[in-house]
Amino acid sequence: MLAVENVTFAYVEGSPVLSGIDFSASKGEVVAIVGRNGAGKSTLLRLLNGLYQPAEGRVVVDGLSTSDTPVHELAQHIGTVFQAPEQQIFNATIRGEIAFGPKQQGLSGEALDKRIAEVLQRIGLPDSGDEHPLDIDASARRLVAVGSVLAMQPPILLLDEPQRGLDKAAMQRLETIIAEEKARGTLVLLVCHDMDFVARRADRVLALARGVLSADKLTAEFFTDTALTEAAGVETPDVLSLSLDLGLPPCLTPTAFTQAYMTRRVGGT
Ligand SMILES: Nc1ncnc2c1ncn2[C@@H]1O[C@H](COP(=O)(O)OP(=O)(O)OP(=O)(O)O)[C@@H](O)[C@H]1O
Repeated sequence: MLAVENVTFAYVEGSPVLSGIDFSASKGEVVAIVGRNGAGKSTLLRLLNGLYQPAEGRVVVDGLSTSDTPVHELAQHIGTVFQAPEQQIFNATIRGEIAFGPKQQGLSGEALDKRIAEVLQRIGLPDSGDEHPLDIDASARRLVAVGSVLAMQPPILLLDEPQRGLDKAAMQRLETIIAEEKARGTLVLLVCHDMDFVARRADRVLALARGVLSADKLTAEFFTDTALTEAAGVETPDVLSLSLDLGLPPCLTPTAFTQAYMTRRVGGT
């Protein structure tokens, strides 16, 4: 569904920001892209959605090479929620914001109304369609921006720091949305600095360090290998540290931790 083949990219000729990036990803995967500030994560997202073109190598999205497919056509296959996506909002109502993409796709009438209602429900604003996006709180506004991309039902979803600054309720909504997208077969790629979020939600981790892919691992394998987390400059998720400190099997989610802890208590150890 997504193939990145030996991609190199430079903003300034001779100083590559990314080199030899090579990976593929499939339907229904949730892939986190992690690494230090300036590692090239956002640049990689822009290579995936065709805003940037590789200097070398190739990116193939849903069967289409980004080098010979216009960005607006790629957008039907790969939806992007950029950092601070509330700045992308430009409609006077939440409904208008959500409707914009599907209308461009030719949806109208009842089908459009149904699509809007479904998205409003998923972002937790079922009765707020007529409100101005600036009249709701910042977390809800962020979810409106996510909803405006979801409304186009792209088979690949790119999320750049989607969790940043969300309150607890909005964070839970976002996590539910990611789980629902995974269940419906969407490939979700997310850039994220919150390792607890990555541990809870990602199936797989791609780490960038000094412009190269320093790891491409299942989430549990990545976080239990300190050489990999140190190379990427990321923290070990709290729940994993706690489980290891207590001598439990490595746990990536609070639910897994509770189960492991209770199993040990019942076992009397
Ligand atoms: N438009 C640009 N022109 C020149 N250099 C840039 C540009 N955008 C980013 N860079 C540089 O490219 C490198 C990678 O930046 P990028 O934003 O992709 O990193 P990142 O991993 O997303 O960082 P962060 O976690 O801070 O968002 C950095 O050294 C950055 O300064």
